[in-house]
Amino acid sequence: MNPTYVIGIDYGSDSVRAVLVNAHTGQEIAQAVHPYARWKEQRYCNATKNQFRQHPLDHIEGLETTVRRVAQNVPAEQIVGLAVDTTGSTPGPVDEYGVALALKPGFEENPNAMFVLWKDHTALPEAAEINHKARTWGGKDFTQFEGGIYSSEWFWAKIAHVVREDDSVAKAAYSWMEHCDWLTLLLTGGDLKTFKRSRCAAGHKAMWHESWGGLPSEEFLTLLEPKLGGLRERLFEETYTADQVAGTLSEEWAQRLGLTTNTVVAVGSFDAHAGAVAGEIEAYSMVKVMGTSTCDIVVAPMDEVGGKLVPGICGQVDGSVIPGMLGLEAGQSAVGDLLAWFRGVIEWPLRTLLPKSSILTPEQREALLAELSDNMMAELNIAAASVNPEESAVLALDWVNGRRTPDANQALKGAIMNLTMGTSAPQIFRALVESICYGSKQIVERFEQEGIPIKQVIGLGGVAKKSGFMMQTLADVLNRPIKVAESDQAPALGSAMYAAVAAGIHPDVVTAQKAMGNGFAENYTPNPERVADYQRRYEQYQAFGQYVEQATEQRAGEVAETELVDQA
Ligand SMILES: Nc1ncnc2c1ncn2[C@@H]1O[C@H](COP(=O)(O)OP(=O)(O)O)[C@@H](O)[C@H]1O
Ligand SMILES: O=C(CO)[C@H](O)[C@H](O)COP(=O)(O)O
Repeated sequence: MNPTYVIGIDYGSDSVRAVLVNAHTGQEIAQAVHPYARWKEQRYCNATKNQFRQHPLDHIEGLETTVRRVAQNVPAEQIVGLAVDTTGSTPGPVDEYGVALALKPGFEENPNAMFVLWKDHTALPEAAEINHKARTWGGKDFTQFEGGIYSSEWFWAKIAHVVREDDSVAKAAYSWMEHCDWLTLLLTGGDLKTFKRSRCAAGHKAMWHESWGGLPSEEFLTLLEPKLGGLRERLFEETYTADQVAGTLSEEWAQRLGLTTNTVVAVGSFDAHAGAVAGEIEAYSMVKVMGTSTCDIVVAPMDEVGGKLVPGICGQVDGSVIPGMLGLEAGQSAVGDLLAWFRGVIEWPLRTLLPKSSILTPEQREALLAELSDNMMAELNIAAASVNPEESAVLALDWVNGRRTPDANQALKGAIMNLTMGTSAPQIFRALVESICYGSKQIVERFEQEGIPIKQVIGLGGVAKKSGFMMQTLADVLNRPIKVAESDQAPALGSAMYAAVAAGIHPDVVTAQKAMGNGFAENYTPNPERVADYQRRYEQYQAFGQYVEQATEQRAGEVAETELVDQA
């Protein structure tokens, strides 16, 4: 019998990667990565305003390049399935055929017609309104399965923001789609009205829940924003788990990718959830998908959780990770991004002064800059690991992109304290790494306080693979062992597992995990000598966090009062 293969396609924040794997064993045959060209230049973004938009052409170019490259390794007819996962909530406006508005004449350069990346926080006021109205409007609190606090990172807040800001987009947008749904529809070429939308995306980010018949009611949505009127019925009622068949490759895309129209395309999902599947998640494991951000994914049997609601997380959704189990999501908005921010700060003199240097040729300057930048993070890890903790009291808060969980507050900002004349870059880097670990401890504690025990912790993603220092610190801070998954491309492998089930190779996701799992590469065990010290510093982190949060709220109150006085 000829071997069969599946392709997992993982759209991360900065790049897309595809892996071709043996559908029976999970053995990786090929992988390809494509960084988004426009995104790399940060076109359509404004970090100061927290605006991060991605052009669909970046995604289309990446799809063709990566899938073509991996597919050429085996005969096309042996590739039986593929699946896409993306970041989320990353919604974008589409026309009645599901064409992204930014691909249409007149909208090509309009950021509001593009995908609003998960880390775009321009919708802070809309999220605050959703929270206020959900609690006071007199009807159902539609945020209850989303941790009770709706975030500016999510679907409805972003749509409300864009339609308020941009009338042309509001009028031209027939509907809106999560990125994973849009790509799946693009590949299958189906009808937008009957297209199978992702349960994972809808449940965690769009307040979709079976108990109230799907999306929040029309009444609630129009109360939030009259311009949302009528959109609900142009969206969807049903949702589907990622092991289901969304369709087969369309004629056009089979040709563009070098595949056949027999290739099954599974329903889309989010990167973290697919990653957790590849990380061999099982009941009460926490899989930490550590990339630019971190998503903490937990699954639990539905009947054991019953009606329990975990407050302050990013939702609990039937089947968002493994069909038949409850998927719970939490996370931190900046992890790799926090470290990358610091690298950017200390690279500033290099980036500013090197181009002015007359000693080197332009080519030499470019090469030097690239070399220094490439090595910077690894060197900072090494230097930070050898900082004597007794000599450094530097303490940081990891909120440079707001706090995702516990208790979303994306308006919060990062902070650093206890700087002295002796503070060095590695000491600050170490404090940032520690802050990420303390933030993670708060999340683990929230789950356990709410009756969801965390029986093991598994790490995966770029940071888990590249920073042994981070993972050891995390094990020490959490005082728990941490296993790191073998796969370098775990979300893509997870999507490949979903694809293998959709294509009928495995009967369900758990069987696919067992057959296709790549196992674990590293095991970090807590250092008993560090545990007590980190516990003490964790308490300082919590106190620092409370102080900054109170100060932020007080300041926001003062600004609101001044505005009222000015208006009067
Ligand atoms: N040596 C390192 N130590 C810690 N973080 C790193 C290191 N090298 C890269 N990173 C971080 O890893 C992140 C990318 O991880 P990856 O999983 O590839 O990303 P994505 O979230 O896009 O899937 C970046 O934010 C980068 O800052
Ligand atoms: O919240 C998410 C999933 O629910 C995002 O997809 C995620 O935080 C972005 O991930 P990455 O760190 O891989 O860029």
